[in-house]
Amino acid sequence: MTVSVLGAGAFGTALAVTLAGNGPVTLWGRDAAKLRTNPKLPGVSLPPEVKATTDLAKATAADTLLLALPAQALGAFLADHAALLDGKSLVNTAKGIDLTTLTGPSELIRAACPAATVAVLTGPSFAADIACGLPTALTLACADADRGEALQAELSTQTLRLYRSTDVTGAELGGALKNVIAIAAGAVMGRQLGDSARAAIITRGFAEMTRLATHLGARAETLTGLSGLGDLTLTCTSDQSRNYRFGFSLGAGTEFDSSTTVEGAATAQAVAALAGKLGLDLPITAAVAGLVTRRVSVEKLMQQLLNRPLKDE
Ligand SMILES: NC(=O)C1=CN([C@@H]2O[C@H](COP(=O)(O)OP(=O)(O)OC[C@H]3O[C@@H](n4cnc5c(N)ncnc54)[C@H](O)[C@@H]3O)[C@@H](O)[C@H]2O)C=CC1
Ligand SMILES: O=C(CO)COP(=O)(O)O
Repeated sequence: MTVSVLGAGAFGTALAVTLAGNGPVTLWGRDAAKLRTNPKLPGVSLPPEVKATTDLAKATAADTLLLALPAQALGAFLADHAALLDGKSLVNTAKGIDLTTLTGPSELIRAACPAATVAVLTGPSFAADIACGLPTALTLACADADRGEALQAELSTQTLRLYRSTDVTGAELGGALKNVIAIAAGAVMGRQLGDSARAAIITRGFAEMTRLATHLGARAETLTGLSGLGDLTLTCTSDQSRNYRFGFSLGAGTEFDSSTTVEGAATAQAVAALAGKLGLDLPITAAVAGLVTRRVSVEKLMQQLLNRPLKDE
């Protein structure tokens, strides 16, 4: 089996570097000048087993294609290149909900590439950690258990340990929704509201993640695994996280580089809209959607959250 990574940002590059330990791997990016080094991965260079290319036809000749593009770019990419992608094993790594369709990446893939095998690779992992060979454990979810087992073997490396699941919905929602909660956690810390408030946001945020995901057919236990609670914990507590840092800047009132990929910003708006359609109460997500669109201040949001009717846990 042959593997290509499509998308040469921080995460795609890191995945190619670790997969090179298993044998040849192709890394596709649209910009030749940015293919061999990534400023977000200082000191990391591509090993000789990684063939870097801007030729998508060449890259998509592989059997397994890892999609490492931002979630909001995925729909157009799939539509533009469906003929090259359909029929392959497509392993999504983007963590977000599409703002146009209010669906996750696996649904976008199924719609554009009906003959593809859909899988998701997700969980707690910073690109720099993977690229530097630090130990990492992720979830590989595929509804086809046999194909999932084959992908697990193909994509595990000496330092990247993959656990298997058949719950694609649960795994991908965990990854998408934790980014929204990480913005809230960052805002709380940026506004100096304290570690206790952050713990409350993480816990009640997890309740929201579980409420939406199970409503959409996910298994609750998937949310307690690496792809849900594992990634939520990492992202809400590390200033390596871009979502956390973005939230921190909103809380502190400081500048933030708008070219940074912050998946939780669009995803908060998508999930708030989806929750409205489904009649679900997701107050932290609604607060983050208000915050990222600058409609409401952190103080006002905290007041709103604290003044909600008292309820059972
Ligand atoms: N960086 C990290 O630590 C991790 C990132 N992820 C996920 O991976 C996804 C990608 O994130 P990063 O690589 O970190 O972002 P990044 O900002 O480092 O790179 C994004 C890459 O996508 C490319 N791109 C954007 N639109 C494109 C299009 N239409 N066609 C082709 N290429 C396009 C950009 O040129 C850039 O190379 C996100 O969904 C993120 O949540 C998941 C786990 C860890
Ligand atoms: O998904 C990640 C860690 O698992 C990366 O998080 P950020 O996109 O917030 O940096």
